[in-house]
Amino acid sequence: MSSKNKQESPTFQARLQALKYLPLFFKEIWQTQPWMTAGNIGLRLIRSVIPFLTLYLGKLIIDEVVRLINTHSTDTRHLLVLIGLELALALGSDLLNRATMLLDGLLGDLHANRSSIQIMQHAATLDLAQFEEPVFYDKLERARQQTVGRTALLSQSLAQVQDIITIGFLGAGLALFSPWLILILVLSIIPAFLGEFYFNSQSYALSYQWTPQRRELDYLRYIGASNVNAKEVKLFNLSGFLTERFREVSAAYYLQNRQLSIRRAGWGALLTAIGTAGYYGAYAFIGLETIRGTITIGSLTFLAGSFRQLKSSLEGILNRFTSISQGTLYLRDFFQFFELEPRVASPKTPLPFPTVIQKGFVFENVSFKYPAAEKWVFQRLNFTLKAGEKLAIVGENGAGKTTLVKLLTRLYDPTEGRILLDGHDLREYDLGELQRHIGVIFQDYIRLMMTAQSNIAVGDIEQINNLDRIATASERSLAASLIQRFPEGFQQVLGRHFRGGVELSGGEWQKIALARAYMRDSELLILDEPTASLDARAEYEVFQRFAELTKGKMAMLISHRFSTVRMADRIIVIENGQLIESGSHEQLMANKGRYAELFQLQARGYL
Ligand SMILES: Nc1ncnc2c1ncn2[C@@H]1O[C@H](COP(=O)(O)OP(=O)(O)OP(=O)(O)O)[C@@H](O)[C@H]1O
Repeated sequence: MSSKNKQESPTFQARLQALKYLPLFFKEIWQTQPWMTAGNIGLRLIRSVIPFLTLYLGKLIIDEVVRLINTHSTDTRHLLVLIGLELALALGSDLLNRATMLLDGLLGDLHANRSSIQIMQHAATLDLAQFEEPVFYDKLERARQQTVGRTALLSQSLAQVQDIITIGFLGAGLALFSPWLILILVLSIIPAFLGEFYFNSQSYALSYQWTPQRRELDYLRYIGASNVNAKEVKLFNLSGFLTERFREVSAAYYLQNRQLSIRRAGWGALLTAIGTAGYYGAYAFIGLETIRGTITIGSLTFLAGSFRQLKSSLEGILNRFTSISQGTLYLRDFFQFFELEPRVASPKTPLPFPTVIQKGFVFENVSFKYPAAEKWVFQRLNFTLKAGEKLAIVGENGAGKTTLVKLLTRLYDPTEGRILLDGHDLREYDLGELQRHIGVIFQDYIRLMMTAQSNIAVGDIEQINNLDRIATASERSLAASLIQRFPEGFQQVLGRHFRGGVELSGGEWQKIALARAYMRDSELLILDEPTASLDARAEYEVFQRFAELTKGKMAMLISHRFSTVRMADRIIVIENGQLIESGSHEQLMANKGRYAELFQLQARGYL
């Protein structure tokens, strides 16, 4: 992660192409809240004529004042009406301004919430393998991080439309007087626009290329300042190591960014000066025309005002164009994330899942390697998990036991070979249904910093309000006695993340996790290291209950503890990607093979 990422930054063409995501974005906004979007657009349309009307009223007021002075008239009614109108316009403009800001803010918040939910929902449909690809993760990160940016993009795009209409009115007025003024205007603004466009691309490219480093910085911040890691950070004195790495990466990013910011500021000042000189040139031109008597003093103020307003609106439009085009690049990340399709999917017409499994699962010449890995985890693995059987899997670290579970539950599909359930490939069944019928408690089970009730309900989240089921599950997993001691019972928040939460020991968490296994009525229950943190008595009791519950059902146990393993009807030993032994505890001990060797090693360790 330390070397700078060499990803290509988006080209000019890519930026233009990214503009195509703008209509999609507006569709999203519209779907978020149609009446707010319509109201926002309507209010901006009204606002867009206000600058022209204000300037024109200003001209009428000045011309009226000059007329009154020149004619020595005391009839000021017309003048007062004009001033009254301008006051009404000013008040109305302020109200409209606040109303659009309010709608922008509310719409932005609603859209941010909606898109965060969409990201979470879509992420849940994707494959585990996709989460393990750094490129995917970077894309997800950019889509996630830009929630606030998208809110800004919304008001920028709408302001853009508003300014274009304003410019239409002002430009028409100016062109009627002198098309030359329009030319000066355009020429004085283009250099600043090009500068902005260039530097915006550079800054997007920088942030794009540094996405992996920014992720690393987030990670280091998390490791260095989270309660989960605090004890090891302290005892191993990791703070210096972590902050040093943070300093190194953040300083490199800062240097790159500083360089760009300085260049941007320098060029920006120069190019803006050109625009300002253009404005004063035009001002001088209008002034001279007034002295010559070609135009009235009122027209002088109108034209000078129009010119200034046009200049700032045009600058606004051009600058906004660059940030909108930058924003659309982020939109591209956002929409591309939604274009990702899971590779592990259900067939169009799935087979009905067997109500009672008859034959069981068969691994047929299954070979597997992780997508980004070189090494094969399994090569032509064959074995059967028979209906009603309790099977234990034994193997050294990294032998592939957890991977086997991932294949069985279709978190991954085999690279070669197939897995059959009652004679049909797992891929012929509906994915959701398959996963619903298999209950799995992984070794690294999820520890929700939420109530005990929610933590147990994880096993079958639809039953979250079924307190009877949750209570029974906690009885079976031995979590009940623990929950009784909590001041808030099932409503006790677990973990230290939130106020009032209680932290649990490793074994206590394991009892909570085990309760999840009892939440659903699975055809096959898989427990990956279910007793690793339990004391001997708890392990014994857990298995007593486990045996009762899974009577007649299939279960798969993965464990390094032979006291757990020997409960199974049959044990298989995996080594070097292949099955090397299979049989009951007694048979395998009699065989004096690898199982017997490992068993004796462990038994000796306890002497
Ligand atoms: N997501 C992954 N991407 C690439 N390789 C992986 C991934 N997960 C596991 N592996 C590799 O696959 C092999 C099998 O891992 P697995 O977790 O299945 O082993 P295990 O038998 O459950 O080990 P343990 O007893 O330590 O839990 C290991 O060599 C591991 O490094």
